[in-house]
Amino acid sequence: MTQMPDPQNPLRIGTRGSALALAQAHETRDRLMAAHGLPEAAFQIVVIKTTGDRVLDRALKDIGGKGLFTREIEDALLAGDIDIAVHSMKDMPTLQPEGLVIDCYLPREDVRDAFVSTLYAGISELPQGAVVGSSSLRRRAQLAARRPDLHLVEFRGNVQTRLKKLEEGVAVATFLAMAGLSRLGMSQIVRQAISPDEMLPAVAQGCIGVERRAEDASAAALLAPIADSESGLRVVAERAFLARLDGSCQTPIAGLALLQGDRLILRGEILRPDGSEVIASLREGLARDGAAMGLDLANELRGRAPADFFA
Ligand SMILES: NCc1[nH]cc(CCC(=O)O)c1CC(=O)O
Repeated sequence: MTQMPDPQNPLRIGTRGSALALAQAHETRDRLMAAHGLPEAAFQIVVIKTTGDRVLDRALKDIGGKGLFTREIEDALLAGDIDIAVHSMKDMPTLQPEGLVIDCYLPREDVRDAFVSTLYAGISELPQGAVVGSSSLRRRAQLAARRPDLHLVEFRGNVQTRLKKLEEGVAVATFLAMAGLSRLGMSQIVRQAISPDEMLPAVAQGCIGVERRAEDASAAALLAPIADSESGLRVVAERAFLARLDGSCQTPIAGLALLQGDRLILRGEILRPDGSEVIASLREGLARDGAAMGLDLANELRGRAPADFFA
């Protein structure tokens, strides 16, 4: 029997405290309320501060990369201090700790990157040598590949911090995920939505995943009706691709799966950080074979990469 949460015994939803993380936790809660006819009081949002939230003055790749935004939340889940955890799948390590699983993916938001600038309408409008802010290894490499003349500067912090830096003139443009802006109700600041053909998004961009304890049958049953199977098929393929490449988080990697009926098309790309080399390819096959396609695509890219590529 599924233990239904109620106001006396609410389901504790763990999340980071950023505006985006909270919006994602609220979206998850709202979907659970609708799916089960439960009141808001049957849920409790538990905010957990992570190392990645604390350290703002250094580039992520210098302080240990991805797990930084998730470790404390996963510890709370394992300790039983929360019942489920809501994540941006883009920020999740490809492997979950022993005892935890993610098998609930919400319907995916817009996967594209957004060009944001108060001065210019799009990438091609940027003048020669313009200063562009981004802390994303992938976006920096993709931009450098296309526009080697641009000056890229480190740009960390949440959306509000980055917009403030634009106002202060630290850079004339930046890139953010369309999904995050949409969830924050800030889509109006987007000057250009960039087609995946021009800038292949990060693996799992725009996808919210819900993590739980593997043996927690109650949580599994609660989450099942809000899980989006198409989202799951796509993200599983993309993350299998990433997992096979992720020796270090110093290599710019992009990947995107699209579904056409029962078929899945997976595109992947690896770049040198300075954009001087881009290696890309794709696979097409049955959607249920996505994980194998991801692995196979990664093997091809690895095989084509020069020996020093992942250095
Ligand atoms: N790395 C931070 C991060 N993680 C997820 C999103 C956006 C939402 C998403 O892609 O699901 C963002 C911000 C951004 O890239 O603009």
